[in-house]
Amino acid sequence: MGSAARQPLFSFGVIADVQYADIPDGRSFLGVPRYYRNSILVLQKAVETWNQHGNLKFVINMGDIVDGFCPKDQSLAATKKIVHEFEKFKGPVYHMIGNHCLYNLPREELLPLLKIPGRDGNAYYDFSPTPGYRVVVLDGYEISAVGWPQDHPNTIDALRILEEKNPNSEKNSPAGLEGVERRFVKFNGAVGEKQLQWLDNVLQDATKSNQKVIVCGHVPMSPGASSNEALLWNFDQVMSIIHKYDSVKVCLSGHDHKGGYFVDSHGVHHRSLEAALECPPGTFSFGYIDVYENKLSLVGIDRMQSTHFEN
Ligand SMILES: Nc1ccn([C@@H]2O[C@H](COP(=O)(O)OP(=O)(O)OC[C@H](O)CO)[C@@H](O)[C@H]2O)c(=O)n1
Repeated sequence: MGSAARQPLFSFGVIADVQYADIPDGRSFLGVPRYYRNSILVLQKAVETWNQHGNLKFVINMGDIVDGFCPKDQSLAATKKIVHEFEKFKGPVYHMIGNHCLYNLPREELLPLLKIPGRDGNAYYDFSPTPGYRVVVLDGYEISAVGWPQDHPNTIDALRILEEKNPNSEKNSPAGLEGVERRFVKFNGAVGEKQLQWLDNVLQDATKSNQKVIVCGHVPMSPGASSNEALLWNFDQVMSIIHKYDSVKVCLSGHDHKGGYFVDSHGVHHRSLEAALECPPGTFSFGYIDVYENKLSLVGIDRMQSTHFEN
């Protein structure tokens, strides 16, 4: 193979779960250290590295830019501060909504702040960075007990699902649930019916146009690449749509901070990315993905594991 053939078709930057807050270091519910102030330094290093690379078509942030512990009177300023850091990247930046975004601000404020290009107020969207590729961004909190007004039909649906599937009075707790049933906790959510139909249409169109597809969402869609507690409630419905087509090559997510990788029975690669928030000072977690004709390659920096997705 000549050196020209080894050039990627395009490359793009990735980062997940910055979860910035101007508060002292803490720990997750399970005791994993979280470095709320340091995470902005991880993002700054990422933007500097992406700009130095000089040939990244875009950057995609997997959600949760500000942590739920951010004092509520600082939510707006903290979100703007992180968005501003992302905007130092010399190219387009695509965001998606995570549960921690929704703990801080309502959707009607988040969508314009994050410049989410969904139609009709939706937080799901797709774009084509190059003719042969389509990137799909899902909103895994469309059906969610956080982020909508209490009387919104999506809140009511989410509360009904939680009531049915999770017997705990604290709905963030998976205690007593077994296996993948542990995903029915309040910090996860689901893709709604209309969004499922939209996904099906996008994949049908991509297939007709001979495009390969990268699906992104904050919440992981494969138990092989994630803790059971961090899975999308209806990952099975989403995956049965994805598996109808041969076009989806990789599913990328955040949310499950330790990271994970799995190739499913249909050959779709699932990669949940290691969180920026959990980087001790002086360490980093971000990367970029080189997209080739027949493979994608995640070049991970420091705590983000490099991964080769061969098709
Ligand atoms: N076993 C658990 C885990 C969490 N909680 C409570 O749920 C809220 C959200 O948890 P948090 O860890 O902050 O959510 P992240 O989005 O950062 O991470 C996702 C998962 O940890 C993935 O595994 C918070 O109030 C926790 O205290 C809980 O009650 N029980």
